[in-house]
Amino acid sequence: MGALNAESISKNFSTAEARLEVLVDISLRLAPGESLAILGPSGSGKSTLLAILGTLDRPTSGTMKIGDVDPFKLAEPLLAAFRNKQIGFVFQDHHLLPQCTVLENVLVPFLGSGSAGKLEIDEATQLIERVGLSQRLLHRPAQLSGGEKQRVAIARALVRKPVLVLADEPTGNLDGTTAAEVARLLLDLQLEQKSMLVVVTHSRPLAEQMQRRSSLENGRLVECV
Ligand SMILES: Nc1ncnc2c1ncn2[C@@H]1O[C@H](COP(=O)(O)OP(=O)(O)OP(=O)(O)O)[C@@H](O)[C@H]1O
Repeated sequence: MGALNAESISKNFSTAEARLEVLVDISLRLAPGESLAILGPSGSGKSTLLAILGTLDRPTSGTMKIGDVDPFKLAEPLLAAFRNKQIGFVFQDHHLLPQCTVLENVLVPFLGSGSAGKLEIDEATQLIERVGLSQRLLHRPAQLSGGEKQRVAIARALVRKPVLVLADEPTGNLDGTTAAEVARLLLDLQLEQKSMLVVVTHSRPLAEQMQRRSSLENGRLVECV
């Protein structure tokens, strides 16, 4: 199981008018089993940082390793395969496929590496049971509540036991009680799988549930004490 090691990550966006320095010299280390909340005002670069950690965007400068792998040195097809296996994403909006059942949605990460066989279906089914939706295997997203949809999204993110789980406001659309339950589930599963979890959020209660908290301020990541 690998750690996350990001060194001196900077990200600039150049527009016609200006060069925007969104992330400045950010270094971040996470060990397997660790969880980190990233707080910060709107526009401070939280989603930009999450996109880089998720290998969906590249830093302007700096290096990153996930385990022994420098993902930015991989050619695009290998990078896509690496991301699909090793990184799980949970978004504020569940991003489930509306025409697919709960089981089919949770099987999606396996499809990039060929078809899902009995082993994969068994794993997905077990995880769906673990998130409390064993009676809902063949239901479609429209038949589920907001909290249930997020549970499916969490099962989909974790089904291949990724080393890194990235969540952008995963409870942002949920009421307080449901948000706390979904956050607990995400943390419990992350600990069981000993993956690393980075959660971007404006929610103090959610951030308090993580082991560590940092804040993005003027492009720099400041550890909260
Ligand atoms: N592709 C892009 N081109 C130019 N500027 C961008 C681009 N993507 C993001 N930005 C700018 O970078 C800054 C940080 O954006 P980002 O979405 O990372 O902030 P955030 O902290 O996630 O905000 P929020 O909490 O509102 O979601 C913003 O000023 C945004 O306008």
